[in-house]
Amino acid sequence: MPALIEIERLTKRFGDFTAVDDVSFSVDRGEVVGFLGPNGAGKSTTMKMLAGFVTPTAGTARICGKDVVDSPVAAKRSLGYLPEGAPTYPEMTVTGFLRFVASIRGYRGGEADERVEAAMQLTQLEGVQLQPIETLSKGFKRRVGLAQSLLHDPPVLVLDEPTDGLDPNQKHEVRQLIRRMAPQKAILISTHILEEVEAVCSRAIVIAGGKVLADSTPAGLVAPGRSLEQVFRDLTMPKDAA
Ligand SMILES: Nc1ncnc2c1ncn2[C@@H]1O[C@H](COP(=O)(O)OP(=O)(O)OP(=O)(O)O)[C@@H](O)[C@H]1O
Repeated sequence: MPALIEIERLTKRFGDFTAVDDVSFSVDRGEVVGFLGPNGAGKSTTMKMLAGFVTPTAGTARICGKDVVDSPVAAKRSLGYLPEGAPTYPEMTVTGFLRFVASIRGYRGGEADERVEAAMQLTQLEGVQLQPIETLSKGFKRRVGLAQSLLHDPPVLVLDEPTDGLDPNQKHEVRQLIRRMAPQKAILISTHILEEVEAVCSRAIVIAGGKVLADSTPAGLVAPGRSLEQVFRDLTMPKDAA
């Protein structure tokens, strides 16, 4: 059985600049993989290639065995993607936006209603469902983004900084939600919060300058007597700056 996410030698160049450099890894069902790296490391670009928003310069990415370039619709069917920032269509209400997403995903009538309700319940959006997205706080906008990624209950989730902008209680809720969903899904989350990796991830991949520097369990990354933060700094800081 192939892994639900398979990335092989994935590369993205913007002109002369290589943002993602020969990256390979896979994520199996039941795994929550933390994608860690300093600003500009190439995390979002890798995730955008997985989600079909950026075309790779070289290499391949497959979601549930479907190549994201050759079979984009089939790959997207199995994928929930939370992009960085706020959802588009800011003038739509929360319900209006999620109904729109449900219709794009092919749901109609009562089934669409059920999907929207379930997604709002999972992300605790019921209280703001009739509010235009542009009037929501940053944390609530983030939860609308999360709701659209979960709506079709996909086997693969790619979440770009899912807890960014959330208050501590909401961070806790979202981490619990990720942990609850983990056994059924392959989940890749990018984060700058190292405690989040220790709290929810079964594996961590450290990337800097577009290259994978480490791929291990959080415990495996932490050398005796050194915190994950120290290990992260050792791996990602230029040697003359350390
Ligand atoms: N469309 C683009 N054109 C040119 N350069 C780009 C483009 N998109 C991303 N980059 C560059 O690629 C590099 C990797 O960016 P990316 O957004 O993937 O990093 P990141 O690891 O997600 O960073 P952050 O933690 O700050 O979100 C950066 O130097 C960025 O400026």
